Amino acid sequence: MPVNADSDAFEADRPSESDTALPINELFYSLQGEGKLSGVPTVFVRTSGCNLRCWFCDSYHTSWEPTHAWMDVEDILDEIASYDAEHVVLTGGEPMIHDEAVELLNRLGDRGYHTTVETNGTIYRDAHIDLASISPKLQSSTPTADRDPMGDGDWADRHEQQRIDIDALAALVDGYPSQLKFVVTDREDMTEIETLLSRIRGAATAAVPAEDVLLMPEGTTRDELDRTRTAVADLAMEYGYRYTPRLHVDLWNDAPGT
Ligand SMILES: C[S@@+](CC[C@H](N)C(=O)[O-])C[C@H]1O[C@@H](n2cnc3c(N)ncnc32)[C@H](O)[C@@H]1O
Ligand SMILES: Nc1nc2[nH]cc(C(=O)O)c2c(=O)[nH]1
Ligand code: SF4
Ligand SMILES: [Mg+2]
Repeated sequence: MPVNADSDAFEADRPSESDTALPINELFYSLQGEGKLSGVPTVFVRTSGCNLRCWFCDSYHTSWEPTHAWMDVEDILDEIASYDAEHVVLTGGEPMIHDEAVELLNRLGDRGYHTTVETNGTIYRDAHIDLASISPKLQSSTPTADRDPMGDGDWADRHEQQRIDIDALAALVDGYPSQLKFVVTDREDMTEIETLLSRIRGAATAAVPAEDVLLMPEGTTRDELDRTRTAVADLAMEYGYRYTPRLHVDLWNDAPGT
C-alpha cells in the first residue's frame, strides 16, 4: 500500500460489492497531447485522487477538489473497447495511489493495448506498463500560500516532503521504458532538473539518455502557453533535451474530455 493518507478518504465511498473498482473522474478518446507519443489516438482513463497538490494542476477535480464515479475494472475495459484505439493512457490525479490500477493495466496488456501511465513518480508498482511517463514535481510546483488555489498554503509542507522519491523514480526508470517530462515554469527550474537527473542516474541501473528527457511548458490554456512555450523551447535547445508541446491545449484549449 503506498504511503498516502488520501487513500482513506477514497475508501469511505467505495461500493461495498466490489473490490476491483477505481474512482474515475473522466474517460475519453483524444490524441495524446504530451510526450514522445504526441498525436497518437488514445483512450484516456483519469482516476481521481492525488498524493500531491501542484498549484498549477490542470486536473483540479482529481487533486484539490476530487470528484469521481466508482467504476469496476470490467466496466472500464468495456468502455475502452467501445473506442477504436490501440493506445490507452492511465492518468489522474495520481493513478499509482490505487491498488486496482495494477489489475486494470495487466488486463489491458492481456488484451494487447499499448499502455502509458502518467505518473508523478512517487510510487512504483509492478504492472503491465509500456511507457512510464514520469513527471517529477519541482520546487516550483509547491503550493505556497501566494499560489495555493485554496489560498492558505496548508498543503505546502506535505507536497514538499512527498514530491521526490529517488528510489521510486529509479525503480520506474529501471522497470519500464520511460520518459521524464518536466513542467517548466522558469529558467530557474533547470538547476533542479539537472540535479535531479544526476540523482536518478546515480540510483538507477538503466541509462537515462537526454532523448528521454522532455521539457513541457507550464500552462493550462492557449493564452498561458503563448507566454511560456518559446522560452521553454529555447531551454530545450540550450540543454539538449526534447521539447514537448501540449497539443491538446493548442487544439482544444482547456475543454474537458480532451
Ligand atoms: C494532471 S497530471 C496526472 C498524472 C500525474 N499526477 C502527474 O502529475 O504526472 C498529467 C500531466 O499534466 C502535467 N500538468 C499538470 N498541470 C500542468 C500545467 N499547468 N502545465 C503543464 N503541465 C501540467 C503533469 O505534470 C503531468 O505530466
Ligand atoms: N489529450 C491529452 N493528452 C494528455 N496527455 C497526458 C494527459 C494527462 O492529463 O495526463 C493528457 C490529457 O489530459 N489530454
Ligand atoms: S501530481 Fe499530477 S495530478 Fe497531482 S496535483 Fe500535481 S499535476 Fe495534479
Ligand atoms: Mg491533462
